[in-house]
Amino acid sequence: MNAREKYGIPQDAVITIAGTVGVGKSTMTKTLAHHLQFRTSFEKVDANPYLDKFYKDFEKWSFHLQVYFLAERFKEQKRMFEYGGGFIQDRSIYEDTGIFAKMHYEKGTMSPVDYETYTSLFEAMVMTPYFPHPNLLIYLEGSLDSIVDRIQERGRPMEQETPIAYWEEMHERYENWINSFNACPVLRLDINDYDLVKDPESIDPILEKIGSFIQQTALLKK
Ligand SMILES: Nc1ncnc2c1ncn2[C@@H]1O[C@H](COP(=O)(O)OP(=O)(O)O)[C@@H](O)[C@H]1O
Ligand SMILES: Nc1ncnc2c1ncn2[C@H]1C[C@H](O)[C@@H](COP(=O)(O)O)O1
Repeated sequence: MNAREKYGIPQDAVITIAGTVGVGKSTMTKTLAHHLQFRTSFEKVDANPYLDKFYKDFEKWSFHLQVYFLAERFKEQKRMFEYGGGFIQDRSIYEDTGIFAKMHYEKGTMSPVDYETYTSLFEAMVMTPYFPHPNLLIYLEGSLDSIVDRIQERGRPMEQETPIAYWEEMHERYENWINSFNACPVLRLDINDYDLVKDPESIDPILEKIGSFIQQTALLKK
C-alpha cells in the first residue's frame, strides 16, 4: 500500500503549496509528490525571461512579469485539469494576485491602469472551467529571520541582493492574506515542526494530517 492509499488521499486530488519566497514550497512539493506518486506543477524561475530584470527595476517590469506568471499558471491549470488531478502545485494562483500584483500596485511599482488590466485578465481566466478550487492549500509559515536565512542559503543572486524590507513586507502581507483566505480548505504547517532536508521521515505526520484533513472536509461537504 502506498502513502496515498494508506492515508486515504484521493488519486485525483490537487494540493497546492503556498507561502512566501524561500519558505520551502518547492522542497515540500517534490517530497509530497514522491510519497503520493502525484505529478508536480512548478513555477518557472530559471527560464523566466523577466524575473532578473524585475528584481533590478520593479517599476519597469512588474506588469510584464505578472502577465508572464499568469500565462504560465493558466497553462498549468489547464494541464492539471486535463490530467484529471493528482497534482502537487508549487504556489497557488491566488498568491500572484492576492500578494504580488497587489503589493506592487499598492507600493506604486505597478500603475493603476496596468493593475486593472492584470485584474481583468485574471478574472476572465478564473471564469474558465480550468480553475476548480484545489482540494487543499498547505500554507507554510515561519519567522522572517529563518526565511531570510533560507533565501540567502539557496543563493539566487537576484533575491540575495533584494533589501530585507521587501521580504519583511511580503511576510506581513502573507500573514494577513492567509488569515482571510477562504477559497478552499487550509492546512497550516510551521516550518520549525519538520525538516525535510535533515529528517526525511518528518513527512510522515504531515501525510497523515493531509489525509485526515481531506477526509474531514469531504465529510463536511456531504
Ligand atoms: N524543511 C526544510 N528544512 C530545512 N531547509 C529547508 C526545508 N525546506 C526547504 N529548505 C531549504 O530552504 C531553501 C528554500 O527552499 P525552497 O523549497 O526552494 O523554497 P520556496 O520554493 O518556497 O521558495 C532551500 O535552500 C531549501 O533547501
Ligand atoms: N506573481 C509573482 N510576482 C512577482 N514575483 C513572483 C511571482 N511569483 C513568483 N515570484 C518570484 C519570487 C521568487 O523570486 C521566484 C520564485 O518564487 P519561490 O517562492 O521561490 O518559488 O519568483
